[in-house]
Amino acid sequence: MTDLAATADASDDRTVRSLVDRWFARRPAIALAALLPVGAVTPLFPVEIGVAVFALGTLVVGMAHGAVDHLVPLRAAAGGGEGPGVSLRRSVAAVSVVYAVLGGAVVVAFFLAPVAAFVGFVGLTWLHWGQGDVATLSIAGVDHLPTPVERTLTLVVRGGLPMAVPLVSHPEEYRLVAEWVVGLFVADASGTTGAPDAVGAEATIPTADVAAAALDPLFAPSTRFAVGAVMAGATLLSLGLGYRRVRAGADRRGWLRDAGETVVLWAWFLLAAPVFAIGVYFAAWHSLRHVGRLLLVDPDAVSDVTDGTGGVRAALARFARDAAPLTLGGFLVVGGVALAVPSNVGDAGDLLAVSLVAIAALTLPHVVVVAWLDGKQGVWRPGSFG
Ligand SMILES: CC1=C(/C=C/C(C)=C/C=C/C(C)=C/C=O)C(C)(C)CCC1
Ligand SMILES: [Fe+2]
Repeated sequence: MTDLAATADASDDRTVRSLVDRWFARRPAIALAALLPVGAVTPLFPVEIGVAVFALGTLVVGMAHGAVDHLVPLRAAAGGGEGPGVSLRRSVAAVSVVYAVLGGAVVVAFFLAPVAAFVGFVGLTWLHWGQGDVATLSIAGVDHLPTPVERTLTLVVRGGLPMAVPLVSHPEEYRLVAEWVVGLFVADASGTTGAPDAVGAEATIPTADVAAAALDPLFAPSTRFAVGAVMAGATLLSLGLGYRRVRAGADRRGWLRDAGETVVLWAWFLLAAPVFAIGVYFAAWHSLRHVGRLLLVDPDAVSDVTDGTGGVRAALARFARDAAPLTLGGFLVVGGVALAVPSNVGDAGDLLAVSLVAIAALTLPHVVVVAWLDGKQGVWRPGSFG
């Protein structure tokens, strides 16, 4: 390739990245900021509203964002220009094995030790959602995070916002969800659900009681205070270090964007009711960003996006077609979990709990695929992004 062609290629690449960044990350972040007043009143609503929003978000984009994982090795290997290509068959086979083994292990873990599995799932989500935002900042080409240590700190902050801040701001609802999930796996002798309908209700069921008590340390004021302090400290450190980079010549706009997003997410998770807040975030933040990232490794989608009017819509339609079969597969996993758990699945809380366990089973293998993509794209390679 001539130098001129290479330069033109690089500038095309930057244009398409910036378009995708605008539609899948920056505009949704502005929309979330605009939604803050709505978020602020959600603690006044019944939790079922949050469950409905979570279910809708999962139905519309949440499940789909991982449903093209089987094509990721194929596309990333082809687009990366490094190493040998990967055939469709190998791509699908490798990802299916990873999903079957790791997803199965997660379900078994919930049966054997529901409290530990729940805590592990929150930790995994922390890692995964933080990993997702670091990848988005890399697509945006920010250059105030040149080292893996700074990126790790960003991961801790960004993943902790949805997972840790609600524990500090709205512990009752957080605990309710934890008990719903754990309660799925502790049926009482009559076979009805052992899950408490509200914190402390149905205290006559000993097994559910024991399970609920195991969650106590997580909600102790000292734990919540420590979690809040770690999150505040990590945020200040991360943004402070970034600012130092700006003083040393890094792009100020990239840092301002990072800081702005962090502030919006802090406000969102401090104010909004946890289930509602996480439902909106999962769909409109994490999933959309990941879909945008995947469009960039699909050459057909890239030419859709650069085609101008309706380009992003066409790329999304293409994504929806690719994702449709395994989105349905994901919902079958939800159904499978509902049938497998020992308790009856009767109300909105049980529906959320079953969905979360199914999502947990799908998330562990999804994280492996995304980590592979991160490696392939050099998201953690030292040096400036972009
Ligand atoms: C809803 C909810 C919770 C957990 C949500 C989780 C853990 C969701 C994970 C989703 C994933 C991993 C999606 C894939 O990318 C908490 C924090 C327990 C309590 C508050 C309400
Ligand atoms: Fe994801």
